[in-house]
Amino acid sequence: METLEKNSIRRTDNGLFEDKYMLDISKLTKIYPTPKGDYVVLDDLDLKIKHEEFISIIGHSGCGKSTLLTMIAGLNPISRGTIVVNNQTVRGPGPDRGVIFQSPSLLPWMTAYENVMLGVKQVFAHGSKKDRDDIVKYYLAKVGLEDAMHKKAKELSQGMQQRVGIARAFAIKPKVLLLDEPFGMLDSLTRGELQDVLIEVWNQEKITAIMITHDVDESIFLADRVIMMTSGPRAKVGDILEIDFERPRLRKDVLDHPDYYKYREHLINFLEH
Ligand SMILES: Nc1ncnc2c1ncn2[C@@H]1O[C@H](COP(=O)(O)OP(=O)(O)OP(=O)(O)O)[C@@H](O)[C@H]1O
Repeated sequence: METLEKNSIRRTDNGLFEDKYMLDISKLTKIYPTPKGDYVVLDDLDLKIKHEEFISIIGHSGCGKSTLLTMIAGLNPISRGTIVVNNQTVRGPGPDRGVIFQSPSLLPWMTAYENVMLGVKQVFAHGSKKDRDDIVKYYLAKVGLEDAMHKKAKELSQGMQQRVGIARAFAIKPKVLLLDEPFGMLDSLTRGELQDVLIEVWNQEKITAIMITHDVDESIFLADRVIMMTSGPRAKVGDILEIDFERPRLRKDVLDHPDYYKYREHLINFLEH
């Protein structure tokens, strides 16, 4: 064991050793062919993400944040480089990665329960009906939809629909949760409520989460590290800010913390230059 690089391993609950990194992105490049020629969005981007880390990604509009996230999700082909999730090279989508987009795209004629069950049935096809029912109800209750789970998705507010989206993503028990501006379309009050819901469920599940946001305060409140991407073309990781607040975090404590404005200034400075 001494021959292994310091910090590259960790001891798991069952005593085994495994790679410390849940996600290892190496020399990742994305080229979109366009009528005017190749457009290099990301160029040799390197990023390592630890088990159970919550990562926020910020950067100017169009720098390639969604491109990066969809490549991790396996929904967007990689031009060059590699993405390794939990020691497996990404070659397409899989149940080890759950995605929450800005709009949860639920099936409108189905209930909240049925929408979550769709994913659970696929992933736990061999489990018992009772187990699947328990999982769906557990996560819908966690996001505060215990009383609304049998309402049709089209009858739910945007905030409630996104709660279903969060329940659906956690219910398939992914290793990595990918969130692309999940609260971007919500009013600020609902946004705050859903940040609390997300962080509460995440605190219990402790899965690795990577979330794109345009909101500096959201990125600080939620993340262990904020990844700042340079502006494109040829975007890379420009800077990384460690957010050293204890967990679980309460919004009030975070806002009152003497380091809060230091972090905020760092991020705003990056975005302004
Ligand atoms: N399929 C595509 N073909 C060509 N260009 C694309 C394609 N998808 C995205 N782009 C371009 O790649 C760049 C990065 O897009 P992307 O959506 O990843 O950025 P983003 O940082 O997520 O933006 P935003 O913050 O506005 O959501 C943009 O210039 C975009 O126009």
